[in-house]
Amino acid sequence: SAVLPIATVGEKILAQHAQAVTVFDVSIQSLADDMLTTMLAANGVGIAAPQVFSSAAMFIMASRPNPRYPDAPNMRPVVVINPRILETSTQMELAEEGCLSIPDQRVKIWRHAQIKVQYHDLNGNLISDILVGFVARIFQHEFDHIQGITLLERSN
Ligand SMILES: O=C(O)C[C@@H](Cc1ccccc1)C(=O)SCC(=O)c1ccccc1
Ligand SMILES: [Zn+2]
Repeated sequence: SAVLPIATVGEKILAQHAQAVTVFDVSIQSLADDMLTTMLAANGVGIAAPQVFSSAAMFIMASRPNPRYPDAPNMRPVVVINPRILETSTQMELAEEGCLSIPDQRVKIWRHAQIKVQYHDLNGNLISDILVGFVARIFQHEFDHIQGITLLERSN
């Protein structure tokens, strides 16, 4: 597994819509492995394929407690492929987010408190889940990356 270069703001790939994954083969598995290695090296709690210059609709979420979110759950990294947000709560929460592609910036962002999501895992199985709190926040942040949206387009 390799630490890949991370695209920073201004790179056009960050503003592009990622492409759906249709073949769940070894190349997708090795990309996921490199994304995980890269995320861990950058001390992130998530990373999306466009951030490592790949236009695949895929990201990793890996919540862990941290100074900003001390009650965040400690979770094993989850590989999310072809993500969909099926339902969103009306209730919103405001919190600070960082972005590996926008170094040294913290932006307060409104996010849905709860979301119903659907995605494929690395084996191509369809997963449905309801996410709340910090994990829901990470999913929405990474989902934005798949749509070509960063914190800079969301900050208010
Ligand atoms: O740029 C990314 O997608 C990774 C990003 C994920 C994220 C952080 C905070 C809220 C939502 C999504 C990061 O991991 S930023 C850097 C970081 O290590 C961090 C930032 C805030 C809290 C915990 C970690
Ligand atoms: Zn980001």
